[in-house]
Amino acid sequence: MIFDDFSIKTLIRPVPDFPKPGVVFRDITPLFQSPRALRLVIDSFIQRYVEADFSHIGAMDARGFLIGSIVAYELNKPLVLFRKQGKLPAEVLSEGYQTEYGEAFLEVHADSLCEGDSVLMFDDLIATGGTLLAAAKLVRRMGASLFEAAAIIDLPELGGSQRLQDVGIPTFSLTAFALDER
Ligand SMILES: O=P(O)(O)OC[C@H]1O[C@H](OP(=O)(O)OP(=O)(O)O)[C@H](O)[C@@H]1O
Ligand SMILES: Nc1ncnc2[nH]cnc12
Repeated sequence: MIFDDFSIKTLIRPVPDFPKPGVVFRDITPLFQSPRALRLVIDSFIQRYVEADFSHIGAMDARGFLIGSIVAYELNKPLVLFRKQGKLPAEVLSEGYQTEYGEAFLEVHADSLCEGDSVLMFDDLIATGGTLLAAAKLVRRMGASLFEAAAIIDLPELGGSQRLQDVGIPTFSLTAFALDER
């Protein structure tokens, strides 16, 4: 199946000044309300990773869960959840991070990965890269490695995908927006 960048983009709604003035929020809810578009997104990721050599999928709280869990199911891979602070019940590792519009802590269960594991990470969007970089630090603290960081959307002007590549993590996105793109 050929990924149709134009029609996917029309299903990502720009919401100016959310959650704070100056931010154009890229809302993926219309995309998820289109079964055809969701299938196109998931099939594009499946096509890219079906033959790839990684052991685990990592998914970012909360919108990364929407993609990571479906891909993990389809590719029959174990799924590791990276959650916002205070949500995971057992022993956790924690990393602080900043995003385009806030700061937070990301946590993962301390026993979820081992040395030798290789993680394909999913989120809906890469902005500053803060979230995925925090997840990458957690992965590396458990002795595992990063296979790639994948997202539906990249905002390259915010530098996140470059920051990830600078620390040795390949990135992949299905589409990209300029900050002022409508
Ligand atoms: O590259 P970054 O600057 O880290 O920004 C990207 C992150 O920001 C958003 O999550 P948000 O923190 O808004 O949480 P949500 O998924 O729970 O809405 C988005 O879903 C990514 O996880
Ligand atoms: N502009 C944006 N739209 C949606 N999610 C985001 N996460 C960080 N920046 C974002």
